Amino acid sequence: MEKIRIKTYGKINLYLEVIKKREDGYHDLQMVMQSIGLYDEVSLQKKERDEITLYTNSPYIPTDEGNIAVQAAKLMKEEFQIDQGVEISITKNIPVAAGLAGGSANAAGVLKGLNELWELKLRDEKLRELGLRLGADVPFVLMEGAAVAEGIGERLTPIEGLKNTWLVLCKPGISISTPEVYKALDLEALERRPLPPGFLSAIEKRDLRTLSKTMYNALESVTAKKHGVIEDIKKKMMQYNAIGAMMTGSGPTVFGIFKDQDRAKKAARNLRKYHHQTYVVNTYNK
Ligand SMILES: C[C@@](CO)(OP(=O)(O)O)[C@H](O)COP(=O)(O)OP(=O)(O)OC[C@H]1O[C@@H](n2ccc(N)nc2=O)[C@H](O)[C@@H]1O
Ligand SMILES: Nc1ncnc2c1ncn2[C@@H]1O[C@H](COP(=O)(O)OP(=O)(O)O)[C@@H](O)[C@H]1O
Repeated sequence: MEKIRIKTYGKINLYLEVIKKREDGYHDLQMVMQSIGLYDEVSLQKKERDEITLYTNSPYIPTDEGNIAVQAAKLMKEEFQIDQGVEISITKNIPVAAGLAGGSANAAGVLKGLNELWELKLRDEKLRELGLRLGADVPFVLMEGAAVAEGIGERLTPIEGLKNTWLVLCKPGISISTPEVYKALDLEALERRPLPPGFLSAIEKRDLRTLSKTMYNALESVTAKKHGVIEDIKKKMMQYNAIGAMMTGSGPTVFGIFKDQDRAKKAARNLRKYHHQTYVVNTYNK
């Protein structure tokens, strides 16, 4: 095979609790992650010259080694002593630095794609281990679907996902740095919110009301406190008939959960007047 095309799906966090800060500076977490139907397209093509090149339609991501997709290809080349080159091309649809794991998903796509292109026959477990070296969210986006994630995000327990649910994603035009958010987190001041007992069954049963009432993201205590626009978007989502709304990951994207596609579309039309990066998407399950 000479060329491979892969869809790389973003995620939202339906629940995110920070358990503790570790010696290495990372944080132990407990999260419930859900893939969403918003994806980038990654294509990989064998190259005569032994080099990694990257093209993208997005002006917002690097094309050199700063790009996590290039880092993923470099890791595969080094780990398995491959002396071939690859051309990576990324059509970006997932907003950048949004809390939707777009970069991590691209890296996951490169790991999966090169496993095929170079016929390495690596097992999922090995790919996840390589993925973790690139970023804490990479193991989940490699897996796709829905999972409880623990450790720094690498200990994954697949769960029954949230089926066929319409979401509105709204990203305000502010930039958030994930490391800065974790650094600014005041663990002492954080109210502890253990995973509610009925949370996973609410997801499984698609009980959107219970889910909306009990979802939680500890990182809102940093990002939403600093940027009033997050609460403002959450409020607007509710005014426009969302069942619930919350920030995903370190932000700044807010997702709203809607009863059906029509309501979601209507809310998105209204939100777009204020924030052009507004999308209607469905949950994605394998
Ligand atoms: C907050 C979350 C929630 O899913 O998502 P995003 O907002 O990035 O989408 C993740 O924890 C982000 O994961 P990811 O973006 O892959 O993190 P990495 O690149 O590995 O780490 C970036 C930085 O975040 C901090 N970090 C990350 C993960 C973690 N469990 N504890 C941390 O303290 C570290 O300071 C690290 O240097
Ligand atoms: N392929 C990529 N796609 C998106 N962002 C990338 C990529 N490679 C590197 N980055 C950088 O990684 C940072 C985080 O991007 P992203 O994964 O989109 O956000 P998040 O971690 O909030 O979900 C951005 O500052 C961006 O410049």
